[in-house]
Amino acid sequence: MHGIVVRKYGGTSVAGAPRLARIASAAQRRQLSRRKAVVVASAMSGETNRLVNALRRTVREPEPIAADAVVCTGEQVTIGLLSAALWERGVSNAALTGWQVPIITNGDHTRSLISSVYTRRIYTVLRVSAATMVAGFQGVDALGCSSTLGRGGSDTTAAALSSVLRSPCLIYTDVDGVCTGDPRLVPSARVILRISYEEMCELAGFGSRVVHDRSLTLQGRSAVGMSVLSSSSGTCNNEKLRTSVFFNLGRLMPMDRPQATSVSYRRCRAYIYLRASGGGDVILTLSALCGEKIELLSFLHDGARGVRAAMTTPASAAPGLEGALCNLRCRTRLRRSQCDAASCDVSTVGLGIRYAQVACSIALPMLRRAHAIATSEIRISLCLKERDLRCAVGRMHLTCLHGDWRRGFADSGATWL
Ligand SMILES: Nc1ncnc2c1ncn2[C@@H]1O[C@H](COP(=O)(O)OP(=O)(O)O)[C@@H](O)[C@H]1O
Ligand SMILES: N[C@@H](CC(=O)OP(=O)(O)O)C(=O)O
Repeated sequence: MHGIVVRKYGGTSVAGAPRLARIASAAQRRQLSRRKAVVVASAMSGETNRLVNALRRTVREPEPIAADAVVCTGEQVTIGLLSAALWERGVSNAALTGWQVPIITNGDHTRSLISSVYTRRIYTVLRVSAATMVAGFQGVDALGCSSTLGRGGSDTTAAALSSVLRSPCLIYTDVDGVCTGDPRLVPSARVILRISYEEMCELAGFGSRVVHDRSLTLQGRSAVGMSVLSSSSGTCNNEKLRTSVFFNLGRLMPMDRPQATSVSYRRCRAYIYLRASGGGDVILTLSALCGEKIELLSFLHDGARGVRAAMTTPASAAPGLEGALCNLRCRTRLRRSQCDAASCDVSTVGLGIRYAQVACSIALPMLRRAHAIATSEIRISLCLKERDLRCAVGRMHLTCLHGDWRRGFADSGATWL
């Protein structure tokens, strides 16, 4: 069989008949290249939310297994329509849902993990036709029930298929590629042509929606190439402008030159600070009490003075957290606590930017407004009040635009204190 390529179309790219027709026409043109396609499609933009709302109007607390039976239908409609549009243009294909492939999950409904993917049916279809449509965001559990992979899960389907078929993965979306910042918030954002896998993971984990973070974990296992490109320019056969994710870009970088690549942000975060004279079990207790994923920003054990910890969590967990803090105050020696539910975080990602000098230069103009600053090997994050988000993204983006953190800092002017 000729080479296979996995093409994933997101919700905005398949929203409405004209967009589906554009994708089908592009598939018709590509038939000449004789490369077979596995097309993964999401539900049309807004459709999954509509299904979730319909469910909530019907029952107060839907059983996850039943919820999945409802929310997985959006993708089925898209692949059916896309399949019809391709047939109309003479492109032979078959449309498969998650259970038909099958994509086997661990059955943790509404947020399932993929355990295995059977490829035989995909190969059978591709032997006799040009494309296989696969419904994104879904698989099947051991009982044969549909189970979904969590919001944004179509990227995960595409990455899993790319990984098992050992074929490149193209993520088509509504922007020209991964940019130096979210184009919706930063009009001057530019497309990054080459990004390292590690930077992409960090961006996805810290708010950039353009590629879902779980899909990157899967892609990392097989190290098969991934690109992000626009579904509208792509369908005009102009696929030159795109972001390619490289697995060894670090080796191509000049030694010892920190490089700011992109800025990402997460809204609706809660910032928590606490001081206690007890031990580190305060955080574990807190985490267990509120049942939400807590990200630890810093944890200091200050000898006899006890512990000081700063954390963030989704704002939806804030009410539960405040209750948990009250509870802790009674049970442990909690001296001080603060919970700001109107917070956000803004991160600059780039190879080599963790060192203190660079970190300070990027974060300094915003220091006084920040709750906390946290760094990883390739990221500097500021936790701020939600109202400061736009300004912080703009400031940090200047650094990314120039690539070089020194120049970005000089241009930003440290006047925001
Ligand atoms: N660094 C970034 N580069 C490009 N897009 C970004 C970035 N950060 C956030 N985004 C946002 O991600 C959106 C694409 O993600 P999403 O809406 O989930 O797409 P899809 O519907 O194709 O899955 C873009 O419209 C853009 O607003
Ligand atoms: N339809 C699902 C899955 C998905 O991945 O959508 P998108 O590709 O548009 O982010 C959702 O809304 O979560």
